[in-house]
Amino acid sequence: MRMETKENTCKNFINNTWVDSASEEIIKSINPANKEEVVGYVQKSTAVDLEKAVQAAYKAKKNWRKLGQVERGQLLFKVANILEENLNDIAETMTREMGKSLPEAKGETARGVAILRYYAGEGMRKEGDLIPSTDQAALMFTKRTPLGVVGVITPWNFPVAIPIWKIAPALVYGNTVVFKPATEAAVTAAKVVDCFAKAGLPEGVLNFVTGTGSVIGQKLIDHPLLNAITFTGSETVGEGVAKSAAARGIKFQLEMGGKNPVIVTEDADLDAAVEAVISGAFRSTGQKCTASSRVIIESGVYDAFKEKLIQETKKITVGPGLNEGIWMGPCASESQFKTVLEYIEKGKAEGASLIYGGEPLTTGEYVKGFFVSPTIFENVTVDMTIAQEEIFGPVIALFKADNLEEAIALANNTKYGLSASIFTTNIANLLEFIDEVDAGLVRINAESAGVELQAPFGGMKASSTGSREQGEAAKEFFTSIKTVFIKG
Ligand SMILES: NC(=O)C1=CN([C@@H]2O[C@H](COP(=O)(O)OP(=O)(O)OC[C@H]3O[C@@H](n4cnc5c(N)ncnc54)[C@H](OP(=O)(O)O)[C@@H]3O)[C@@H](O)[C@H]2O)C=CC1
Ligand SMILES: O=C(O)CCC(=O)C(=O)O
Repeated sequence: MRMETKENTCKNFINNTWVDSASEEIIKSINPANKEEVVGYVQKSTAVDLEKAVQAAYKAKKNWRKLGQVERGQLLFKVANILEENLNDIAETMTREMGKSLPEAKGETARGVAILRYYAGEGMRKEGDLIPSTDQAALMFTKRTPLGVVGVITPWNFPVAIPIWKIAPALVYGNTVVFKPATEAAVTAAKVVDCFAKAGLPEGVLNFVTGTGSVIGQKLIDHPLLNAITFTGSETVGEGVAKSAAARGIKFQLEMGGKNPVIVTEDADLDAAVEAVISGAFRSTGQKCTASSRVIIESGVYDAFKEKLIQETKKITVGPGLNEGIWMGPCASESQFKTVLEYIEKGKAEGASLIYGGEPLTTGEYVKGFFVSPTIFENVTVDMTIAQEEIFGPVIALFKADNLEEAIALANNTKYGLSASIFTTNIANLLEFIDEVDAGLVRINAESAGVELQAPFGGMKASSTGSREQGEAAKEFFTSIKTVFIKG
């Protein structure tokens, strides 16, 4: 593939050409399961590179809009087919670059294919509505129109699905894109961009620039030719995106953290609840904004649930995600590994009881990687750091509640409101939960993570700002409405 050079450096993609950065600096992308293995090199691009990418997107926007939604959809079908043909290679690169197990990486890439097909299908759907006018001689309708140049900034935890669920709707609704991936997962992201490149998009429609968040990310957000920005990542960076976008009056969409609760009531199916908590908390090594991180259990079943949870957690196989039979890979990077260990230490220091795991795995097959065991705390109080801050690691806190009201109050006791789940067989309980919980994703007898692509995705409170992503909701963000009135 053209992005490979003798040094395995991924290039920028500007105006349909893979190009070198103006800088000669590169960043190593290493395998978090084996820090001695270099997966690829990522260019530390400069303001000059970014400028070329934005100018290319700006120049392309009129013709891309004029091409029409149907044609744009057809191009996305081609991208989907190319991604599907390259699924194994891309999934393997993802596992090597950010650590998630190969089956999960394959699942995510297949999800990318499905998202592309969903938005390709949008190409054939309506672009507006006919509205009755009070004037018998007039025709009044709405017409969706693209925003123009959209900036896409993505994190490393879903290096295929998140870029695609932002880029595909942006393109089908007629916008051109400048995409800045997370440096940690830029080699995988470049392979996704290559699928778009091979599908034959017109010049300048999708541009890809690697580099640091503080230079390329910030300059992209601040660029005067940008019409909108969609971002997923940390709250700190998200706040900066919001300020800059609001100051210039451009549209912005932020998906940030979560501290997602799971409530287990006395009448719940405990086996199903344990399975969902393990999957929701520990898959992808807990590195999902929808990961379960607080489990609130009614007192009557607390001990039984805890015992089952520990028993099942013991069965988790930790190791390099490419190895057969591995269920949980390493943390995605050394800094993420250190952060998780710091949170575990804080939990202990603030008085929570560590009842399972809590250690870095540093011997034998783990010696070269950033592995940590799945970790469970109990006796956690709401004022503790591990009860309030997003850890983004395989760590859960157990809480006891006397009744559903107390459980929901505990669930709502954070600044976040992304996903929340309940395990119950009682209809009154689940109806109460749906109404009272502060969360954008409300899950009944299902894990907190693993959303469906055709439904709106996003949270309340500090988790999200702007309109929802995915499904039909994406249209709200990526288009603007013209109300047309024609008098005969
Ligand atoms: N909601 C979610 O899905 C995610 C949440 N997080 C949370 O954030 C924490 C830190 O993760 P991290 O990867 O550092 O997240 P960041 O928010 O730093 O990174 C997300 C994206 O923003 C870019 N970026 C960084 N700084 C700026 C800036 N000043 N202006 C514009 N873009 C910028 C990054 O680039 P670069 O990679 O080059 O730094 C990356 O592409 C995690 O521990 C987790 O709690 C992280 C990832 C996803
Ligand atoms: O739960 C999911 O599948 C999506 C999670 C997500 O979007 C994220 O962690 O950023």
